[in-house]
Amino acid sequence: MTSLPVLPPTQTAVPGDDADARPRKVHLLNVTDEGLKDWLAERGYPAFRGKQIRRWLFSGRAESFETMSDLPAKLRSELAESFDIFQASEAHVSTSRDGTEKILVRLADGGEVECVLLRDGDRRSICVSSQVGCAMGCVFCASGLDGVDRNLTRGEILEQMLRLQHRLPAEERLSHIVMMGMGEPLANLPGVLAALDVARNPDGLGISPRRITISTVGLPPAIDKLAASGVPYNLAVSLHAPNDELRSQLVPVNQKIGIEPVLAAADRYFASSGRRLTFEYVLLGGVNDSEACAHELTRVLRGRTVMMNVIPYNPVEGLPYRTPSKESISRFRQILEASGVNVMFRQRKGDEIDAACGQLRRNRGSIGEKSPAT
Ligand SMILES: C[S@@+](CC[C@H](N)C(=O)[O-])C[C@H]1O[C@@H](n2cnc3c(N)ncnc32)[C@H](O)[C@@H]1O
Ligand code: SF4
Repeated sequence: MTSLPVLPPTQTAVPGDDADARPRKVHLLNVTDEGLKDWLAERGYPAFRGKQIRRWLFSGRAESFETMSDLPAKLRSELAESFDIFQASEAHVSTSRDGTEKILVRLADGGEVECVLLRDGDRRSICVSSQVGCAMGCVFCASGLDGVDRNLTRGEILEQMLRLQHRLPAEERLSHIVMMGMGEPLANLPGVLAALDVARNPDGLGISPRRITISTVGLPPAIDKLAASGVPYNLAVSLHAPNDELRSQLVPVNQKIGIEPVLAAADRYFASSGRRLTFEYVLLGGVNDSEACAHELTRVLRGRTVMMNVIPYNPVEGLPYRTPSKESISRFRQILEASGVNVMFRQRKGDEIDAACGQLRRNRGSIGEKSPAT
């Protein structure tokens, strides 16, 4: 087959992996529009066939080339010989009483990631992973407990989005995307931006960047690169502490960066994108939920136009952290609100389905089988 511009490299070899078991076809969701156009041209097909194929993938929710009924039969069989639409499988699906659905996706090389569909009024939001594992090692988070294996490709990120879209009835559309699943999106900026380009394209999922949020632990050079992309995505910075001493304990990568450079990069992002910033603060009982922390946080936020998203901790089996009491959550909230900070206390959705990010993989996936924490 001719070489195709594939973004970025597809499957990586896994030691001990059976090479014959890995897919030999190209993941179509990794192929750029140009790549598909060239492939079609080499076989004598006009460029508009590429548009038709894209429409089938993103609006038509096609899972096989066979169903692409307005394509010539010969093209359908040539496509099926060269490409896979999906290369992963669904290792586990959980549905909670509030309609939240969480999928444990097993990738072609055996790696596992999680993605979630949340129903809230008219909103159909999805939370998507960017890496297998995470290198940042936040002490309370299940996703980073075993480090990072690799970045996801553009196609693997898009496949999560499409798998979640396919769970909606035909008359419903995805409305919001949050890059808040497993992994640090800004450590995989090329893969994430390539996938989001397709997600916001009217010929893709057609979701406005104003409805797309990238959540980051706070990597200043990558925040600047994101700003330089010129697309006004919402940025959410995971703060979790009002000072370096505590943040460095909870978010080890802070030891090398420090809060001030993170805040300065967030301010630059706000200045260049015009998008309101969100700071996330996971409230850990007895750790960062004191009145002193709340007062110090109000001083850090003074003069900044931000939304403070406070998330009561979702306990992770094997980790020594707990959800704060109702009293301490409401005290924390009162202090922030009294100082004029915009605060949102995120409702926990899908609590009974391993809701903490990375938990489904530990409890139901292959990593759980080798993990002492489960
Ligand atoms: C899983 S991270 C992924 C995005 C990015 N790596 C980050 O840290 O912002 C998304 C958010 O979930 C939060 N989080 C992780 N584990 C959690 C838990 N057990 N309970 C509540 N929030 C959690 C993180 O602190 C972060 O704000
Ligand atoms: S909170 Fe985010 S950055 Fe920290 S370990 Fe989890 S996924 Fe990684």
